[in-house]
Amino acid sequence: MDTLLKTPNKLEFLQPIHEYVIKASSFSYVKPQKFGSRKFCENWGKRVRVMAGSSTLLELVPETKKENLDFELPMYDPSKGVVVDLAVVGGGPAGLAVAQQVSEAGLSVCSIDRSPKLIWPNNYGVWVDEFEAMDLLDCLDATWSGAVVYVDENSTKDLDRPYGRVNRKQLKSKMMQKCIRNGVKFHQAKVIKVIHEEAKSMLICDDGVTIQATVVLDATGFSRSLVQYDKPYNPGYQVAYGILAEVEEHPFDTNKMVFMDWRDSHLDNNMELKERNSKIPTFLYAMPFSSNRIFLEETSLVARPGLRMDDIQERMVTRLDHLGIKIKSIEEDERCVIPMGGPLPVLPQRVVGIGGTAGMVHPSTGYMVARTLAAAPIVANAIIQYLGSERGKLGNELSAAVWKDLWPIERRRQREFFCFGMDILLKLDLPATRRFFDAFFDLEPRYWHGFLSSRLFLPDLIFFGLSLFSQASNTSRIEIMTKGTLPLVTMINNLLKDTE
Ligand SMILES: CC(C)=CCC/C(C)=C/C=C/C(C)=C/C=C/C(C)=C/C=C/C=C(C)/C=C/C=C(C)/C=C/C=C(\C)CCC=C(C)C
Repeated sequence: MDTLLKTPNKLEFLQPIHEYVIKASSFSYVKPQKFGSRKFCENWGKRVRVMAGSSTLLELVPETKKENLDFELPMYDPSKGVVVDLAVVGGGPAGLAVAQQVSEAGLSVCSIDRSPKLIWPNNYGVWVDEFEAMDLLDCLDATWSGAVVYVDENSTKDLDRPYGRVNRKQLKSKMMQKCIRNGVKFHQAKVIKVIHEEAKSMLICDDGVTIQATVVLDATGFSRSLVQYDKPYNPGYQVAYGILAEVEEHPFDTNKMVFMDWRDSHLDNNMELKERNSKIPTFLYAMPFSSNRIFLEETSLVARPGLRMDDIQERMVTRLDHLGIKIKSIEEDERCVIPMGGPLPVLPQRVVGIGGTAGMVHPSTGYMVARTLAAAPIVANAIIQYLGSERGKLGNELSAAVWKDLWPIERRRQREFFCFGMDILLKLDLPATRRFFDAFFDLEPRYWHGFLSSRLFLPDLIFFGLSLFSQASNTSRIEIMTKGTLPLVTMINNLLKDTE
């Protein structure tokens, strides 16, 4: 481990994974890359410190394994100089889903990614109904009939909504196979520049190859390679550290996943840590696969700036110790930093976007996979329709039409409300967070399901807000009013400005 600590590895921006997940390999030197210029997260420029007490657990973390799909990929042939209908930059779920659907309609597609065969390495959870609606149940490798929220030591909420873990190998294989069958060509490189002409664009790759395309889709996640932003970037950050571990035992019911565990009695003997947790709380998220195999993730829901990874790890080690969870071995670990909220990209613009690059992370929860996969047909159908011979649009006109379909006014208003929610969450300490979620999970299922799955739009969101307010305790109402007044005014102003 000593060697590992002394040898800083490179931060891996694995946009294809989840598009909005940044995963660093164990004990890496987390160097701000593109985000650094935007003051991404100051703490991330420091070496991840292994603190006393956590070293035993962290010593079990294996070297990062990279698993590739065993596919023969049809590669793009630059010598032919053809102009493809669509070039998709980034091979995450969003990019592949659009590539698959556009190619299904007979259009030519080139998917450009630095590691096209790499299996997305993060653990993604989704509500089962979200994947069922997209006919993707076969891409879940574990499901729980419900979930539980520990509000504090004395109170829990049972959530009667099945939850599942995405089988990322299966999901990627399924999409890749369809892409291959539909004739998608792959190019393994990084796009460094795009030059636009009236009816086509040229993508210049770092291997010297130029790919010409009628439409360019940026699906590069948080690296936001091609899509332009014109407003200051000021998101909140969800930060999490997770391990998939074999344990001697754990105290959780294997029929339920642990959605949020806000208990803090594990910190009773460490007042400094308790104080820190009280100001900016973290919770445990856990997927118990069996009595001795479990995924455990200590998570900061949202903070600005984001919490330090070593702080999160320290809280996790203390918690697991308190829960009597003894780790026998760790299969994999993950570090996630997810920017939440912040401005939308310039709308419209020539390059089309989807996923993290297009502002599609849920600003109040950090979730995105299900929402992005559900949006892929909207982008794909728009491209198919507007490129189609009858309605033939090209260049800026075509891109503007696709952006309009991706971010119609109702979705922009919905996102504004979610950002309002995030602004409140940013201001809540642990006791206030507990009171807030106590009320949130007492809402009628259609409200909290709809809110978390981006299914509520503005009129319903107003009823949702009022309902949450009426459900909340008096203390929580005062907190919502005091912490929420300014964000509410900001939201109303933004809604009034955005009328088109
Ligand atoms: C990605 C990966 C791989 C990883 C990551 C990590 C993790 C594990 C994560 C997890 C996460 C989670 C679990 C999350 C969750 C979340 C949630 C639940 C959230 C929720 C939220 C909510 C909210 C924000 C709400 C809001 C509300 C409001 C704002 C309201 C208000 C009201 C008022 C003011 C009253 C009046 C009325 C009106 C306005 C109408």
